[in-house]
Amino acid sequence: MSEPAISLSDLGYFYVPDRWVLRHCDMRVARGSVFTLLGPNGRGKTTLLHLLIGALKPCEGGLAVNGRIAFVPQLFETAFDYTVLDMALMGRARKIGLFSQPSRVDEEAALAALDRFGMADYAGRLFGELSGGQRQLVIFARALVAEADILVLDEPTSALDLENQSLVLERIFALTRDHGLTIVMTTHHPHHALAVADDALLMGGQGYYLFGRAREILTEDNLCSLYRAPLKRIVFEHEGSEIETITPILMPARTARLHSDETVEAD
Ligand SMILES: Nc1ncnc2c1ncn2[C@@H]1O[C@H](COP(=O)(O)OP(=O)(O)OP(=O)(O)O)[C@@H](O)[C@H]1O
Repeated sequence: MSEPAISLSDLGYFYVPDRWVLRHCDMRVARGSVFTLLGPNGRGKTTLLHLLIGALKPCEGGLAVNGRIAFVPQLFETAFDYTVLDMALMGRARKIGLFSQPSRVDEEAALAALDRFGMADYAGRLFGELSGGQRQLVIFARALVAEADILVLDEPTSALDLENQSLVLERIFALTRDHGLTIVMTTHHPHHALAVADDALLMGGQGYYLFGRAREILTEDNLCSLYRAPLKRIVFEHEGSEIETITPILMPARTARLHSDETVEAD
């Protein structure tokens, strides 16, 4: 088996001594694969991403990263009035050098990356004037321009509408298929993980981790006990293909009341 892009062995981390956020965590991310981290709030997903990108150092255990990482955070703010093209060009900083101007090749690479995320028409606009979702797409383009081997994405679809969620998932899949990139992403949407991930890590807290092939571990039983909420894995027909997905069953009090009202009227 070839060397993995990332491997963790018995990794542990705390912010406050002895209050472990991660402990005895083992996993491997294969090169050219999509890997997702799932779990309820506060289980250490973002902490693990920060360890992968080197912003935090493990308190115990081993962490090996083989390749250059680009990180796409959840929300991106900048204090300066950069244009969308400037933001994408920042991905070339390593190639351009501190005191040089971007070349035509750099600009073409930045525009091509913006185009891949449907943002080329916004190249001359100010980044700060875009919506949260549009900014997310530009930051994706910037990571692509950086020519990293591994993209680490913190909830890449959280600010996006349904069409752009689909666009970004499609791009994520294409980046591995066409460019051999390795993708590590967190998500609160098990159906996004099932749609694109090869492997997954379920993080339940208090040392509970389940690592494996996404299709094998994203089961109704595992997800219901992870989120303490009902979910259903379903297969449906779409344009002649069978699609498998996962849907949460949300039953807030209002929905329950509507049901009981209907029952009363029927009587
Ligand atoms: N800088 C910090 N100092 C102290 N504790 C922190 C710090 N950052 C995070 N934590 C704690 O570490 C735990 C894990 O946080 P983390 O943000 O990694 O979780 P998460 O799984 O990404 O959550 P979410 O799904 O809500 O984004 C939480 O209990 C959080 O309060």
